[in-house]
Amino acid sequence: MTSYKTIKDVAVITIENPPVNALSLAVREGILDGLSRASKDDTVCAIVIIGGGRTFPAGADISEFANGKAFTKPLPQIIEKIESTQKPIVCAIHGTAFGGGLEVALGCHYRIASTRSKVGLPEVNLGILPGAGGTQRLPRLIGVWLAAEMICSGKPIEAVDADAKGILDDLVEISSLESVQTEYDKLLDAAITLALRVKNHSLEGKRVSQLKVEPVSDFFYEQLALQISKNARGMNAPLQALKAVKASAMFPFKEGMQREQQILGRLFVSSQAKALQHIFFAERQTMKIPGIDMKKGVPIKFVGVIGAGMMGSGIAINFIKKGIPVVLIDAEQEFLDRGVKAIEDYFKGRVKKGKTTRFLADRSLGYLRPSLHYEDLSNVDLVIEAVFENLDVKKSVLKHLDEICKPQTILCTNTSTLDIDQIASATNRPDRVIGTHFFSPANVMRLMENVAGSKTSERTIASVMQISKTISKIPVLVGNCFGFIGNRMLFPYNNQANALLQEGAFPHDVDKVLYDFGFPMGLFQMSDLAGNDIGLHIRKAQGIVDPSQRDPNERYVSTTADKLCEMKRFGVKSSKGWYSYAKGSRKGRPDKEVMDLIVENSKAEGFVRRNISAKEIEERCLYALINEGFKCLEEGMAYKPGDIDIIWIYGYGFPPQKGGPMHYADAVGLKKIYDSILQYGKADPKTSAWKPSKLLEQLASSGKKLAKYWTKKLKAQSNL
Ligand SMILES: CCCCCCCCCCCCC[C@H](O)CC(=O)SCCNC(=O)CCNC(=O)[C@H](O)C(C)(C)COP(=O)(O)OP(=O)(O)OC[C@H]1O[C@@H](n2cnc3c(N)ncnc32)[C@H](O)[C@@H]1OP(=O)(O)O
Ligand SMILES: NC(=O)c1ccc[n+]([C@@H]2O[C@H](COP(=O)([O-])OP(=O)(O)OC[C@H]3O[C@@H](n4cnc5c(N)ncnc54)[C@H](O)[C@@H]3O)[C@@H](O)[C@H]2O)c1
Repeated sequence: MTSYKTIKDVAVITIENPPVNALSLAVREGILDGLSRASKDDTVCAIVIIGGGRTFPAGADISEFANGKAFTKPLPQIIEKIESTQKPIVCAIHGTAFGGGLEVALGCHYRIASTRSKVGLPEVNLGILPGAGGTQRLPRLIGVWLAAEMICSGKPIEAVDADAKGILDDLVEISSLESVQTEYDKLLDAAITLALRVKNHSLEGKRVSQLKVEPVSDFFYEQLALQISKNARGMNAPLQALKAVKASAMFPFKEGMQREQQILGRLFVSSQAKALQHIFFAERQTMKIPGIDMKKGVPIKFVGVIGAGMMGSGIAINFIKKGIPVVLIDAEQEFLDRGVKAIEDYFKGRVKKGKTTRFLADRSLGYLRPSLHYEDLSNVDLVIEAVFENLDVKKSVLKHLDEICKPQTILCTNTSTLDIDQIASATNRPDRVIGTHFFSPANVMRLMENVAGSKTSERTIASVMQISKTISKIPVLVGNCFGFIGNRMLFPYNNQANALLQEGAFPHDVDKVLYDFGFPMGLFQMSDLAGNDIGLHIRKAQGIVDPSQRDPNERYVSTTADKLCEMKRFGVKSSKGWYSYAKGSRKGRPDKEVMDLIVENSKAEGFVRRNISAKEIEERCLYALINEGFKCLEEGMAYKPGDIDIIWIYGYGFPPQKGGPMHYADAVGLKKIYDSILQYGKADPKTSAWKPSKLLEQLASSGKKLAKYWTKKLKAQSNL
């Protein structure tokens, strides 16, 4: 986990724990051992600590938080040992010196870094704080203002910025073209040169814990706390981290450390920390799918996109930004031009905001080739259709592509509701057909539901999962069912919200509860933003808008939603929907016309309106959502509970500090949820969404947790 060598009388401790050199117990032991050897060896005049491979440690080993290993030879003690060593220690940073990695660096006497590297303290994203002295040393080194900003936001910064802030002593210039090995060699060389230069210098002023902190006024803390409450609404860790930073300015180092550790202890066991750490791993687990070998994927170097509308143009941006050439096709010149303009405007906007340079924007645009001719797709490796949501149109597009594209080309559909198998049946290569469900705006939203049809091959799945990663998406493989996972779960959730209106609630009552739960907005606000006509379109396709075609045994909850569309209350785009909006504003106000309509419909549909508690609103919306999630798992449409959590966090704004619907279900208790579902179902027998999932029933009665049960199940499957 670490290696030790001497170069020109400088001891070099190299941390070797790929892929990110996390500071696991064996690494901590290795550092201690290296320090001890170097201290005892009289020929050694100074020490360098460096990360092997691609990076300086990216932090403590997060997997040690749950198993308790983090408490053996804890990192704060190791850093204390580093700092108190009598020989100068130079830390050499490349890659990502994050969390505990940066804290190790702060314990060293000198810090140099490659210009390509980044440093940061992202612990708040895991529901904790920099707990190895970061909250006490960083303010001492760069002042409370800058340190609090870095610690409370969790955002990493570039080495050049870190140098300007005073975190680093020197930078080692490395160009973007140089290999990681060259970067490492140059960095080590520079670190040894520095170590030899300072070998006889006094360490006075070089131990950061001994530096003084300039106090700042309470006004500063108040302002930052306000900002945090707005930007990280519902998150505990950033405000707690601010308290620890404040302690650095109020107390001597030792006492400040005690405060930091006390706060860390409380955060460590919090439900938010568990939820956020679950999300960290779940996000990385989406690529691990039983039975799919990701190495079987084929490289995708040339892409086609059909349909230059809202989705097609956004999809194309993802690829050209990464230097992957795209042929963008539309049926009409006018629509093609509109799509190209949208893409150009996107890059212009980025240049204007300083997010990219004109040169890089032009380079990306150079990868775009607009065309009206399908023949230009003959050589692409993968093509994504984003034409109108109509089965016949999509089938004819796929049939045409099957005839034109080379036999190996993967054909993807961006449908949000149609059956992948039916679309694939139009081709002679159903094994190479797959759904790639991008979320809108496709160039912004990171989630992708990749939908495997019954004949989609392992190679197709692996190729599409990999290219999704290449374009910086978070891909989740899902099964082929109506609405896939995200929208399928949205139906019962939305259904309960509308049912609550029939029984006595108003849109702002439901939305407030969901907002307070942690969603960025409630369901009715979301519907107004997306356009209420979308829901109507789906209900029409399901044949449930016409009362004579409905199943009399299924409760219909959307009368008001249907009428809103008749009244042209489509939402924000028409300045009125469930709420009314001032021109150009997205902030809705409750509208008397809508409230009167809701009351009128309740009466007409035979409901006696009543006061509905926030608890009931929350439970009914969320438990209906969770029940559907369990059904997706038991039917094999979702492969892991964590996949569902990722879909709901990245696609629908489920609060990450609650870990996603399935993690939240375990936290609430499956028996409680199951019993409530039975109760709500008894009161509302005509809502099929209240039929409890068999899997939920089984786990609730056996007292098991979903996460544990599923991990065991997957392990058993992989051992078969
Ligand atoms: C006397 C006092 C007594 C008191 C006792 C106190 C005891 C407790 C002490 C605790 C001290 C806390 C110390 C510290 O403040 C806490 C931390 O450092 S928390 C960690 C902070 N770091 C991060 O959050 C960084 C996380 N990682 C990343 O952001 C990214 O991985 C990356 C580094 C930017 C690299 O990105 P990619 O190249 O895309 O690679 P992946 O993300 O896919 O990761 C690859 C692989 O590595 C695994 N991994 C990444 N980081 C960690 C980690 N920190 N720990 C464990 N594992 C990690 C990741 O899961 C992937 O695994 P795979 O999926 O391939 O299995
Ligand atoms: N809009 C969303 O929020 C969203 C989200 C996810 C998925 N989707 C899906 O993405 C697809 C596209 O949606 P959109 O909102 O971009 O639609 P859109 O109407 O904005 O764009 C469709 C484009 O396809 C073009 N087109 C139609 N038939 C064509 C053909 N045969 N050949 C070439 N071009 C053709 C049209 O001219 C138009 O420019 C739909 O399947 C939709 O369900 C949409």
